[in-house]
Amino acid sequence: MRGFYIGRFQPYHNGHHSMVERISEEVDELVLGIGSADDSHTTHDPFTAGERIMMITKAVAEYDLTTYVVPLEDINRNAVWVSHVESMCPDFDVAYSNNPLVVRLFEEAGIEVRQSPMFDRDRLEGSEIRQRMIDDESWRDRVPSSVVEVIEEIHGIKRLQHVSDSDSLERYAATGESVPESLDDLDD
Ligand SMILES: Nc1ncnc2c1ncn2[C@@H]1O[C@H](COP(=O)(O)OP(=O)(O)OP(=O)(O)O)[C@@H](O)[C@H]1O
Ligand SMILES: NC(=O)c1ccc[n+]([C@@H]2O[C@H](COP(=O)(O)O)[C@@H](O)[C@H]2O)c1
Repeated sequence: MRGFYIGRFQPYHNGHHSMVERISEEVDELVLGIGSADDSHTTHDPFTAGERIMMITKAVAEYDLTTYVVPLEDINRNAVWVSHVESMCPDFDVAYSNNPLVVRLFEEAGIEVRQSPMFDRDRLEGSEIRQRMIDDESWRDRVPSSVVEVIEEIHGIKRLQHVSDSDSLERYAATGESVPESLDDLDD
């Protein structure tokens, strides 16, 4: 049996990893879809598809599971999104997601969807982990060690802090408020 699990994985964290471990008890093979593959270099989506492929491929190597990592660009039409996914991926029997839109789209297409409990959600949430990276607070214990290595190799924290500062500058420019000194010397 082959499963499909989609996420943005910005970054791939221990909640995703626990979900994959749980899925590995139910399927022999797993397609991991990297959603919003075309997005990167923003506060919401800092890492490229290639960087996320590295994070996931290295992390799931510890499980006894055949995996296929497939980057999936967003398309501007929910009604045909499942067909888009199917056109890019190996066939699968069951989809895993806790995202209500994803669940609805797969169910409407007649594909079985399984949801899982959220693991330690207070700590294991992408947006919380990205904010901790921006604020120089501890985040390494919330992702697999192989993901720490990839983020360090690509200088991911510096990038995220830079794009976050740029977003803040744009917000100040839009409101006309004066820019705090901490953002004044932002490198281009
Ligand atoms: N701690 C968790 N435990 C179980 N499933 C999770 C956990 N965090 C996310 N998921 C699920 O994994 C899938 C992919 O999630 P996603 O990549 O959006 O992570 P996220 O932590 O929700 O990130 P963000 O805050 O950036 O939206 C979704 O179905 C999501 O509900
Ligand atoms: N129309 C579309 O392109 C469409 C529809 C539903 C989900 N998606 C993508 O699937 C992924 C779902 O992952 P998350 O559960 O992490 O949000 C996201 O990247 C989302 O953009 C895309």
